[in-house]
Amino acid sequence: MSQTRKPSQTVAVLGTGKIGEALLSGMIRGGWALADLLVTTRRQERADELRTRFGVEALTNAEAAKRADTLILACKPQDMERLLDELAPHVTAERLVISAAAGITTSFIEERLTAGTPVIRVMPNTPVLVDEGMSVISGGSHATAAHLTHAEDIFGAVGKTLRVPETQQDACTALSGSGPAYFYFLVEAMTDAGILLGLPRDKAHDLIVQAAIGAAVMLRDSGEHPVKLRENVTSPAGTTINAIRELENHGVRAALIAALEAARDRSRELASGNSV
Ligand SMILES: NC(=O)C1=CN([C@@H]2O[C@H](COP(=O)(O)OP(=O)(O)OC[C@H]3O[C@@H](n4cnc5c(N)ncnc54)[C@H](OP(=O)(O)O)[C@@H]3O)[C@@H](O)[C@H]2O)C=CC1
Ligand SMILES: O=C(O)[C@@H]1CCC=N1
Repeated sequence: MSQTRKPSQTVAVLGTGKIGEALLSGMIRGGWALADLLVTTRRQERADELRTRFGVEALTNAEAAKRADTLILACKPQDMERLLDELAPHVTAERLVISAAAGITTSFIEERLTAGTPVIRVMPNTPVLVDEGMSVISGGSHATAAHLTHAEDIFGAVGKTLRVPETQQDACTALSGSGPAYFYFLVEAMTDAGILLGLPRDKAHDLIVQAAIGAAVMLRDSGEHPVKLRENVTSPAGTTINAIRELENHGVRAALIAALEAARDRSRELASGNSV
């Protein structure tokens, strides 16, 4: 997209790795002026890469904290404490701090920054790269309605947004933040099944990916319940019911429930500083 619009504020992405870069690229596609975007990195070569790829200014965390109105913290949860130590002397309560880190609570961040600093917790997912992300948003103690709207404006550039109470963030991380990985895992496994059934890998891949896209669009647009959509595919004494019986025999439904519960639990652990 080439249109530009003038946001009222400068936004810095601190810890620009996979999610930070995806968000940055989405904001640029969405028309944010490059002059209003800043990034920070831990390594010089990464800073050079981002400058070359996006033409964005890369600086230190302290400089970003002094210059940007909104700071998006996109480092790993395990690196958050160190990043906050670096930022604390420079972040005033006029800044808005948005964290995209799994597990890290708004209170964890508030306790380490100037009293009264507004903090928002967001859980995005990697489809922000193709403007089909979902970003789940919760405000901390000092975040106002205007701050939440500003966060929605930023993350809304790369997909949908949903506000939830922060108590639901660990569950949303399990469902939505990690969610794309489960679908990639299923595609990988189903492509292997295609190989077993004698199809070339590229054809098996294309068939499964198109089935996934078609199913996703129907789930989103048909207004039908997933059970109804599955029943429509499942003919009496047909092929699909044989596959469904095997899925149930192998406990796939129970495995998915247990898997998402494990992801939720890990998100909670990250909040308590259990980093390994
Ligand atoms: N990947 C995903 O699907 C999602 C991730 N998240 C969350 O986003 C965050 C980032 O994840 P992801 O992008 O995958 O991880 P990455 O490791 O790709 O990105 C994190 C980046 O932060 C940099 N970094 C660490 N400490 C500092 C510091 N003090 N100053 C500047 N830069 C620093 C790292 O540098 P270096 O390159 O040197 O390691 C790295 O480039 C995590 O908290 C994760 O929970 C949220 C939703 C989805
Ligand atoms: O696996 C993780 O911890 C991150 C958070 C959600 C998706 N990826």
